[in-house]
Amino acid sequence: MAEESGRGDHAFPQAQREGLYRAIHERRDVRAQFLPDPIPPEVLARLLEAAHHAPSVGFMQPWDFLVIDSLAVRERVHGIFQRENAKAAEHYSGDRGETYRRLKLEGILESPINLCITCDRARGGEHVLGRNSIVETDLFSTCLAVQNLWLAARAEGIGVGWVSILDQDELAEVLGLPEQVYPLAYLCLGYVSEFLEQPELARSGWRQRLPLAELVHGSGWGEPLADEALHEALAEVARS
Ligand SMILES: Cc1cc2c(cc1C)N(C[C@H](O)[C@H](O)[C@H](O)COP(=O)(O)O)c1[nH]c(=O)[nH]c(=O)c1N2
Repeated sequence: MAEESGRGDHAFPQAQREGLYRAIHERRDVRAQFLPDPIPPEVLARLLEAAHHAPSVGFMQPWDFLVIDSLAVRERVHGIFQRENAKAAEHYSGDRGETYRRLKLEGILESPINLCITCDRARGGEHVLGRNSIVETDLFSTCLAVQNLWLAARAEGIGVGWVSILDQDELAEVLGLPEQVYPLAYLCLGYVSEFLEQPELARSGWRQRLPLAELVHGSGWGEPLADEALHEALAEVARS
């Protein structure tokens, strides 16, 4: 008879747990702090391996990774960013507009490597297990690959910045993507002079982190938590 396993039997040792939470809390979106130092191939390989171990619907693994070191390609992508960012800036006026224009929102040319993580929407055939009802689950899966890479990069001391102020069709054309392949994430990667303690957008006064306790509901939207102890625990983690 199998032995009954107790709670915590499969937990990582304390130091490893702390390492994981540290990566989660100290991961930052990096735009302004990139150093030009190259990322050693074995380190980049580890990051890609981490991304490739993300969960995916029906084990579809819809991702591909374009490692973009070509300056010519990066300059074209930077041009797309500049055009799209000028359009985005039109949405803000007055002080907000000035703050927006001051924000550094990409590190396409300063970072040594750009990485595009794509989602092949046709991988695995027409019927992928688990994707029958929610067709976007391939995109969700690819986002998880991005997050795995982002956290692993933080642990390696490498900054990652996600640039989404891009026209996806133009980007797909620059990168020569097949019709069914969607350029899900355009990332800038590199060693950094520092990791900011807070998100850049919080630091610049653009937007602050919302209180977690206000985002946790009971069994229905807006219902209070039935579990008073969880309520207390949320207040406690917010204080720590
Ligand atoms: C899908 C997606 C897309 C973007 C981003 C993130 C994500 C998840 N973020 C980064 C975003 O601003 C940042 O994550 C938040 O401000 C929180 O900061 P930290 O990531 O905790 O440093 C981002 N940042 C930026 O400067 N330019 C951009 O185009 C984008 N685009």
